[in-house]
Amino acid sequence: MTTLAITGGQVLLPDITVTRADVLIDQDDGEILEVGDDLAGDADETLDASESLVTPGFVNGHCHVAMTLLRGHADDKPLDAWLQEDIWPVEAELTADTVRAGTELGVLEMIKSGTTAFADMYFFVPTIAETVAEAGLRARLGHGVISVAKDEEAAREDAREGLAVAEEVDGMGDGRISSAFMPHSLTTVDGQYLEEFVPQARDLGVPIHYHANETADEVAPIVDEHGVRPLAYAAEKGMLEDGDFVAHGVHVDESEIGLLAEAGTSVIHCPASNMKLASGMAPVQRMLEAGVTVGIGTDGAASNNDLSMLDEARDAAMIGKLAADDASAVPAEAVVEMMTRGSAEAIGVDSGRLEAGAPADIAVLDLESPHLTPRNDLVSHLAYAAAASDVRHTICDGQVLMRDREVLALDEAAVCERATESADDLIARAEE
Ligand SMILES: CSC[C@H]1O[C@@H](n2cnc3c(O)ncnc32)[C@H](O)[C@@H]1O
Ligand SMILES: [Zn+2]
Repeated sequence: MTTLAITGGQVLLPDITVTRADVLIDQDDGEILEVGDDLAGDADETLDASESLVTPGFVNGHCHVAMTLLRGHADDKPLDAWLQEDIWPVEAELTADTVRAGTELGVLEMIKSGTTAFADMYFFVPTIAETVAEAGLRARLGHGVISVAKDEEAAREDAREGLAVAEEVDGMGDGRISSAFMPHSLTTVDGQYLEEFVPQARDLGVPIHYHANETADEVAPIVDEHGVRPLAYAAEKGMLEDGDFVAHGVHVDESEIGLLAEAGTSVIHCPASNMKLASGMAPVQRMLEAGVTVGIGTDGAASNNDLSMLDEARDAAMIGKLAADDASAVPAEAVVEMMTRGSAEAIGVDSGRLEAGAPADIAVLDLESPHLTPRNDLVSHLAYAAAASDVRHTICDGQVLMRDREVLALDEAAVCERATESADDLIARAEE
């Protein structure tokens, strides 16, 4: 057995309290052996965590990782106009190579900001899976299925690809990669395809993930056409089951919150994207009170515009209070729970907690800086004050992905250069 000890740190425990402890890891099976005192002597290798906070790696519950290429390409528009006028025309020009370049950039950014697992919906998913596997992260991946503006054969082919990809990538990266069937949303995939393909996804045993109740404009046509709220419609289509997870959940009413809680379907809250596209304020405190599992996601870098879960945590706390008109709503402890264990449970990955037997997915944050001084409350600092640049080590599945701010599996300069070239080329082709 090869062991790694993270020594001398303040450790965030599963009950969201912090204690002084070491963490001993079995690197062969990627699990935490022990959280306790004086474990350095037993280890083959050590990582220094003095003056640092040792937390579960952050879990980004909803992303489109290769959209890093479109960061800053189109800002300051609402969802529909943004997608139709700016994003979809560029995405029509994507190739496997451009998606690889964007994914490399995205996973680099995630490792540097302490994220160890994420859920992703996009195109060219086998390429994304290869890149994630090489980088060493954990992910649940799926092909985003869309039927609008396609003829029947093309729409069915896209849904078939969604199923085939879910089968193909499941288990890649030594089991760190899992999959889901991912219809883009309830308005961009016609009901007939949901009826045909969701049962096939159930046969494969994969969860369903989709954008839901993101904007008011998306709710109204479903109510008009089907006479029920979107999540009641999703339930009719078999898309609201235990293990399924929806992105956004902004415009959900009390009846829909009840449906989510009853079904065991989780919500991934994307506060930055919801603010930037002016989609609205999700009733996060209400969902938590009703027993809905809520995780946090960045959405793509074109609507955020970064992939830092620490930024997202602060946004979640701030907008959660505004939405509830209550400063005590969505407190620091709830945010920290959502960005770790909540997201992990929502997307169905075994991660998000530091205890013996748990996967060794860990972020270590440097506390020695003015914006984290004094150290009155480290849970508060994690939710409100810490930044991506504070992350000094990132470990996933027991392997060190970043040591003292140096990412080991990726050449940072080369990744940034390839991404810049790919983005320039992609946008130029779209403008031809
Ligand atoms: C079909 S792959 C995923 C698809 O989703 C688009 N997308 C990015 N952000 C959002 C969002 O906030 N709501 C809906 N769709 C979004 C992305 O550009 C891809 O086309
Ligand atoms: Zn999204």
